[in-house]
Amino acid sequence: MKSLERRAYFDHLTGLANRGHFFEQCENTLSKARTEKTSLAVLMMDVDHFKGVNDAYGHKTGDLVLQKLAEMSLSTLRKDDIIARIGGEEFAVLLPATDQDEAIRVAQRLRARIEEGGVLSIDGHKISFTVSLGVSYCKHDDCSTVNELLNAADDALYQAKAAGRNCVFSQ
Ligand SMILES: Nc1nc2c(ncn2[C@@H]2O[C@H](COP(=O)(O)OP(=O)(O)OP(=O)(O)O)[C@@H](O)[C@H]2O)c(=O)[nH]1
Repeated sequence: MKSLERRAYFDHLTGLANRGHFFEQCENTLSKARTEKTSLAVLMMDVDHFKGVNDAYGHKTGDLVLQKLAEMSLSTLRKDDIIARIGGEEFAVLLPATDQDEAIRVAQRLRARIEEGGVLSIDGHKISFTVSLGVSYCKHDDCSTVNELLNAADDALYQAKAAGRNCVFSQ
């Protein structure tokens, strides 16, 4: 793939899919879910108190946190799951053919893995980070739009933040 083409689909910092590419994948997966009568789920994941990391250690260190988070998430997810960086410190995961219980399990696994391994050692400082996650889910016959699915995951993420962070909420 040419570099211009890569930039159109992938986030330059983490190498994950970018927002546009993620939406496209969600649309395709939603159509497929309708045809094949399967369900799908979306996770929204956001770094907790990330502004504090930037303020205390600088933007470059914040970038290293995002890169480490991307690597850890990729190695925790299943091969058909699609993870994207959709905003500054916000990530989204598309889970094709996944029901609600399984989606919550995947989100809990991600949260626990990051709580356990989300540590960077920089200039003698140990920097730990955690994430909050929101889960939304729909069956082939009750999915309206991708936006609705993502908004529901966002609402659940908001609840996870309000509940104290480093946790998973489902819509
Ligand atoms: N290093 C770095 N920081 C970024 C990037 N994009 C956004 N940010 C920072 O991410 C931070 C987001 O802060 P907030 O939205 O206040 O959220 P938070 O501190 O993570 O708090 P909660 O989400 O409520 O737990 C801001 O400081 C942004 O400057 C980026 O690409 N690199």
